[in-house]
Order: sequence, then C-alpha cells, then structure tokens
Amino acid sequence: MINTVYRLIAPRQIRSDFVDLTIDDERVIIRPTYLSICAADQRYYTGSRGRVVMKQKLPMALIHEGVGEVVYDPKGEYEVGTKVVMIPNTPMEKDDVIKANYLRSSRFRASGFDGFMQNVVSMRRDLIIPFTLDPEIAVLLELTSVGMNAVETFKKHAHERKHAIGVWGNGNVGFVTSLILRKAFPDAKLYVFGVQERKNRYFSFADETFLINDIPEDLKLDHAFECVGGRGSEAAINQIIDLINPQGTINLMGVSENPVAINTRMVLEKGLTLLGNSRSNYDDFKKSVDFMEEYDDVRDYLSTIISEIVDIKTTKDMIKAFENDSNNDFKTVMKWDI
Ligand SMILES: NC(=O)C1=CN([C@@H]2O[C@H](COP(=O)(O)OP(=O)(O)OC[C@H]3O[C@@H](n4cnc5c(N)ncnc54)[C@H](OP(=O)(O)O)[C@@H]3O)[C@@H](O)[C@H]2O)C=CC1
Ligand SMILES: O=C(CO)[C@H](O)[C@H](O)COP(=O)(O)O
Ligand SMILES: [Zn+2]
Repeated sequence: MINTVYRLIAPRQIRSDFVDLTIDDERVIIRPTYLSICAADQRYYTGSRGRVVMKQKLPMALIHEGVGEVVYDPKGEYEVGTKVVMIPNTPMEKDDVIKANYLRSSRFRASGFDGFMQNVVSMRRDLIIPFTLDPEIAVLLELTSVGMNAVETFKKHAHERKHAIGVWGNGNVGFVTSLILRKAFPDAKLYVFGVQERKNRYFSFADETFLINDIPEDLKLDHAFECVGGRGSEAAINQIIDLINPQGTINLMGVSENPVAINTRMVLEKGLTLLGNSRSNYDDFKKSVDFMEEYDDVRDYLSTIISEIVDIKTTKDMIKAFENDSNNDFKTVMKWDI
C-alpha cells in the first residue's frame, strides 16, 4: 500500500512524498486525527537548528504530538475506529535500568525519522495506547507525558521538604508541569515565574505567579523547574540558583541550541542537584492518559492552552498552521482532515 508523507524539505517548505507503508503483524495502521506543534518542530520549520543539523535530518515529516484512530490491525486486537495516542519515542533495545527515552539507541519521531504528518502512520503495537478522551484535548498527551517524566524523576531524587516549588516559564511545558505538580503535591506552595503577565493569568491553579523582574525579596523555594529553553534558559537557571534553598533540585526541561553559562560556584555552595529531563516513555504516556481521564479540572485547564485549531486539507494549510503558531501564546493544533 502507498502512503503520503508530508516532509519538510527546507525551512518553510513541505512536500508530499509517496512511500511504501510497512504492514506486518507487529504494526497497527493509524489515521492521525489531531496533531499539535511543539517548539522542536518550529525550530526545524524555521531552520533555526542551523545548516548542519538541517542537512542531516531533512527531508523529514514533522510532529511528535499526535492522536489518531485505528484503520487496520492485522491481528484484530484493536477494533477499527479505536482512538489511540501514538508514542514518538521508539526503543530499539530493552534495558531494565535506563529509561527508554534516555537510551542513546532509541529513535524519536520528527527528530531522527519521520513524524506523524502522514496520511496514515504504521505504528509498532507496543507504541500505541487506547483512550476514551476527547481527541481535541488528548492531543496534549505527549506534552503531558514530558511533564510526567520530569515529575516522576523529581519524586525519586528530591529531598522530602517540598513546601515551595517554583516553575520558571509560563508557556506550554511550564503549564502542564505545574498542573501535574499541583495534583501530585496539593499542600506545596506552587509559584510560577514568567515574563508577561498576560500568560501568567492562565495559571489560576498556582498559589502565586510572578514576573521575573518583580519577585519579593524574601521569596524562597525548596525546588524548581526550568521550562524556558532557548535564549531565556540562562537567565532563568541563574535566577533559580539565586532563589533556591540549599540542597534543592533544579529540574531542567528547556531545550537550548547553545551551551548555557550557569553559576556553578553557587551550585556547589548550596549543594544543588541539577536533573536533566527529556521526552517520555510508555509508562509516562500511560500515567498521562490516566491523569487526564481521572480529573475533569485537568481537562478543563488543558483546554485553555489550545490557542488555535487549524483544519488541514492541503500542504498550504500545514504552512498556515506553522506560521500562525509563531504568533500564538500556547498550542497550535492541526485537525488532520487530509
Ligand atoms: N524536555 C523535554 O522533553 C521538552 C522540552 N521542550 C522545550 O521546553 C522549552 C519550552 O517549551 P514551550 O513551553 O513549548 O515554549 P514556550 O515558548 O511556550 O514557553 C517558554 C516560556 O518561557 C517564558 N520565558 C522566557 N524567558 C523567561 C525567563 N527568563 N524566566 C521565566 N520565563 C521565561 C516565555 O515567555 P514569553 O513568551 O513571554 O517570551 C514563554 O512563556 C523549549 O525549549 C522546548 O523545546 C518542549 C517539549 C519537551
Ligand atoms: O519536544 C521534545 C519532546 O517532546 C524534545 O524537546 C524534542 O524531542 C527535542 O528534539 P530535537 O533534539 O529534535 O530538537
Ligand atoms: Zn515536544
């Protein structure tokens, strides 16, 4: 069977390619229904990854956040029409100690190989999870799973005093991570730090929000999450180092193109732990499905960060979605009608 894959071939240029679809018993064929754009996709779309990386990775279909419906299961395990979330991290080996999202051998959709911008996607059956949620919200499962991965790591490594937790970055990653922290640590004070008041207002479930240039002098934190990335990472991490209490954890989530200069002298003096967090595995997705299915308010809050839904029927619509996304405060979702 021939499939159509919508690949980025150069910054801001998407081409339809016809490719053979892999069909075997270990795969299930999924028709994407909703896809959402991540900052990582935007970096490829705009070419901000730089010429060398772009040359290595393109042509490549973007998007690693997506849900869809089963159109064909050779084993008959899933009924046609079953709603599933697709897991972009693709393990190539089993390891009992190291999580699959950290194994160097794992492959990741829309980073190492084609993402979900395809007519149908041939998914390994161990990389789909059925759900009953509204797919318009469920499209945020990958984003949620990334927050879940970080919060699970935090639970494992942080000391038990969790009176005050700070989240730097009032965007998508900051939002879902804060929401997960709110439910996991209902008694902790949850503080969110951002640059624009307009975006801080979305975080109504936090105890308080602050602008980074207007933080009370006596404010202290036991632990913090950095969800900024890019050029803002450096200022955010150094501000956290200044404000955090000794032996706290700094949970890093933002992706930066360039090395970040941080105040290691104070990391040493305060005995801080810096924890790296990237992507997510099957268990993080499963926990995210349960999390969204369990809490009505979580679904309501998540719906507030969908800035725009773009109906996709042509490659022109795909370009429109990516262009609009750069002006949207939060998520741009593509309703995949192609
Ligand atoms: N670790 C992982 O697995 C994942 C990492 N990421 C990465 O996380 C980062 C954030 O992604 P996302 O939330 O989608 O991006 P957003 O742009 O939505 O969020 C970043 C937010 O940080 C704010 N900000 C900028 N500078 C500072 C500062 N110094 N202190 C506090 N806040 C600041 C920005 O404000 P303003 O808009 O006003 O400038 C913005 O609201 C990106 O680098 C992304 O690639 C994304 C997904 C998964
Ligand atoms: O968004 C992410 C996961 O949800 C990661 O930031 C993304 O995987 C980074 O990929 P790349 O190395 O291709 O920028
Ligand atoms: Zn992402």
